[in-house]
Amino acid sequence: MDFRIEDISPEEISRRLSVVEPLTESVRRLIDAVIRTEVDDAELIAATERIDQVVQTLRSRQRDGSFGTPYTPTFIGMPWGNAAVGARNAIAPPLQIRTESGVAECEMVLGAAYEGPGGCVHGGVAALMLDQLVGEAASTDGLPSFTGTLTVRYLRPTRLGALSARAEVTGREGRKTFVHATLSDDDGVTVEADAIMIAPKGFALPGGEVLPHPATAQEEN
Ligand SMILES: CCCCC/C=C\C/C=C\C/C=C\C/C=C\CCCC(=O)SCCNC(=O)CCNC(=O)[C@H](O)C(C)(C)COP(=O)(O)OP(=O)(O)OC[C@H]1O[C@@H](n2cnc3c(N)ncnc32)[C@H](O)[C@@H]1OP(=O)(O)O
Repeated sequence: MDFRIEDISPEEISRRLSVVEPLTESVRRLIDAVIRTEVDDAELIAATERIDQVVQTLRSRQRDGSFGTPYTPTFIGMPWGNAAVGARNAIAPPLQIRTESGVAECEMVLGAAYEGPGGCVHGGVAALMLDQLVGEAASTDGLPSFTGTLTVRYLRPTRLGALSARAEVTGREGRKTFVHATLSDDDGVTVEADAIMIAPKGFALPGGEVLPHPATAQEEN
């Protein structure tokens, strides 16, 4: 996994975001426009050429592989390629997640790019958003956790449009954190999920116990 450290200030993070977020929003508008446009074939072909030119420009200087999640030395994460919240990732639903101890919440407006059954949210997109939320809720108290098991129940179809989601820690047992999450529309919950999140070996538990680091865990086990 890519845990590179990048020594930049919060001001520099804000400056970089102020440049890339409008670009990502522009690409989101492009995705939506491509799905819903009714222009004729000649215009579609011309648009393809123009978009390919932009791609060529962006590719003139490009990193190898994915963006990864760089951290500042004070552990501010920059998961800007992340599929659910990445500031540079136009396929990410535009999630702005708020967290407090054991809780993660957000509101979102999902358009045509997130469709599964006609007019409704794709089940995989619902699971993606809830996976991110349970990860963030479980990690709020300084113990970053991976999703071990995510059980999703689709209670009724989720219409595209304005939605909200919430995840809350319901218990902790050693390295395991249990989280319950919901996705809701104006009429109530449409999808609910339960997750077992696992803190990788090598991180401190909220109580202060330090777990062996992944690099040495095998020798110690
Ligand atoms: C610069 C520092 C940066 C630090 C960052 C570190 C980590 C980053 C993590 C999170 C970042 C923070 C926020 C993230 C926000 C959103 C993320 C979205 C969530 C995701 O998108 S994340 C991707 C999908 N996720 C995976 O890619 C996991 C792949 N997998 C593994 O990496 C291992 O499989 C792992 C670690 C899960 C377990 O490995 P392990 O070796 O630690 O487990 P071990 O055998 O020791 O078991 C210990 C106890 O967990 C139980 N247990 C084990 N596995 C279980 C499972 N699957 N389900 C339920 N319970 C399970 C056992 O039954 C035992 O329980 P008991 O103690 O009671 O016996």
